[in-house]
Amino acid sequence: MTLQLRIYVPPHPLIKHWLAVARDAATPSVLFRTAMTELGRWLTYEAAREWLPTLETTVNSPLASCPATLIDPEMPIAVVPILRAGLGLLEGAQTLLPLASIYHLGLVRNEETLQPSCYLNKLPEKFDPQTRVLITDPMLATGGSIMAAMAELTHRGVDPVLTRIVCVVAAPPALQQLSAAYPGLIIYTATIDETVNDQGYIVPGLGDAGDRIFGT
Ligand SMILES: O=P(O)(O)OC[C@H]1O[C@H](OP(=O)(O)OP(=O)(O)O)[C@H](O)[C@@H]1O
Ligand SMILES: O=c1cc[nH]c(=O)[nH]1
Ligand SMILES: [Mg+2]
Repeated sequence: MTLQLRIYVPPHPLIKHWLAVARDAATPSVLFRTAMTELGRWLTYEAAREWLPTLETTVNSPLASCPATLIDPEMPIAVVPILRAGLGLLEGAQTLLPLASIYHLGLVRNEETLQPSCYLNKLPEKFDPQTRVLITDPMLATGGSIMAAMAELTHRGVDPVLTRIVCVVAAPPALQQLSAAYPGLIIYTATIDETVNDQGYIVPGLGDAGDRIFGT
């Protein structure tokens, strides 16, 4: 089977609603943060469907024993928020993945060159190769930041096939690079927008996600 990058845009009214709130320039920071939390929650819910490891067992109900499926607590799960903006999606993701380890990765783009640089790396030296990794970053624009994050992760033993990216707005330059480098990867996004402008902003997008989350 040939692997291909897959991009899911779940057609869910709650995802559409919170995307609209996030896009609106009149939305204040406090509500923008709520929108990010809710998008993190619902997109992670969608991403978890065929990704969370389960085990088959038997439980005794008050009336009889019956077959049951549980989340496998032995399988490592990691969430990697790309700071700062990826923190906005973390709370919603974490409520659904309470056992996940959180590894922060701080990346910031140079405003002129648009090249990302890393100022915080809390990744372990090596991941267990079975680790399911969920990356949170609301914006995939030129692709520089997500490609840098994927390079750091795969270098440490992460399998792209077990990796999911939860974002809010994805743009073609980022998707093309991810597709060429990581054909087994799966992305969950609220929307795919067509354009990245000369300043590296997605249009229509939602502006600077980090600044809007933190009111800076
Ligand atoms: O695809 P790219 O062109 O690399 O752009 C996407 C990156 O830009 C934003 O981060 P930013 O550098 O603004 O940092 P911040 O989250 O701290 O605001 C965003 O959160 C992504 O990480
Ligand atoms: O539109 C964009 C592009 C990159 N980062 C953002 O926060 N917004
Ligand atoms: Mg920013």
